[in-house]
Amino acid sequence: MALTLPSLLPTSSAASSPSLPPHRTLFTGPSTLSLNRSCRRRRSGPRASVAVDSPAEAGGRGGSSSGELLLEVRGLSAVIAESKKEVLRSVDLTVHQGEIHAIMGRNGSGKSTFSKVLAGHPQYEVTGGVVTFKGQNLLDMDPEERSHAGLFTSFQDPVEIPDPKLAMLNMEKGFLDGHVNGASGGQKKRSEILQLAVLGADLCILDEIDSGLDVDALQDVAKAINGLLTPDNSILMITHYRRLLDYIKPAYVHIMEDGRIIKTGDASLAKQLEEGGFKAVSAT
Ligand SMILES: Nc1ncnc2c1ncn2[C@@H]1O[C@H](COP(=O)(O)OP(=O)(O)OP(=O)(O)O)[C@@H](O)[C@H]1O
Repeated sequence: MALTLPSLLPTSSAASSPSLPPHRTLFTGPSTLSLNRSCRRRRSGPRASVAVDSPAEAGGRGGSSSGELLLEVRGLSAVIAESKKEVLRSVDLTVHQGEIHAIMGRNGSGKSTFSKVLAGHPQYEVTGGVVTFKGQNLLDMDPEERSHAGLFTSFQDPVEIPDPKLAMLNMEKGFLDGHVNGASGGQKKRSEILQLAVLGADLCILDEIDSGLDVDALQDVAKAINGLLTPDNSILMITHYRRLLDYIKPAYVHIMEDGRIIKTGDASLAKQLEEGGFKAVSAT
């Protein structure tokens, strides 16, 4: 593996911080241990599909020879559990082993919500659709089971580890200060990639991994992620900026708008977006 783990960390001692179970999904809200199953599917029956199929040819990794089917999302719809506001409207997405996908879209278009629903976040309720991960019904798994099955999700605001967790491990309060808790946004992102490196995963969902990173940190993180890629694992990254895609090259770029994927193309779609704005890639 072409990854130098210590280079990802704020300090080398963070490498020995309490590690999470395999593929643990991190939430910024309630502890993963307390997550309930409200994000499981509430009722079945996919709605009409609106997404465009992946292109046959693409420039990035995984574009020409697809591996086994890893993730299949069909007609995924979801509401915010509390308000019942619809946030995902029949999302379709297919990811094979060895592929890199990027999701781009306006602020508030539903990108983070999509990643959270896949991870099983309790703030959302699935109201329709089917999600298969490695041949299993993902929507029937609780968040812990999803992470154990090989789904790693890194969120926009990396989690802080609460003090009670330190007590469980008989560690001094404050051990994590400056390493994880209280670290800068960029340092936390590096720590998250370290977790990814240590834990391994079949599908890594990276939500705005580039936000808050200076140019050197972005290169470090991108290099680390590229070093973790194998023909068997895949990445789904959410980003606003094409610069990330210069370092981690996707085979497929999807545009999300109003809770659905409205367009899929190769990396040239990101260029089109950068040059012409969202109107250049919008559905109409
Ligand atoms: N827990 C929640 N409570 C209330 N509104 C929510 C919640 N989660 C998502 N939303 C709303 O759903 C919509 C989609 O939000 P989401 O964070 O998924 O967008 P995004 O595409 O990731 O945006 P950004 O690019 O700004 O990160 C927004 O209107 C947001 O306000």
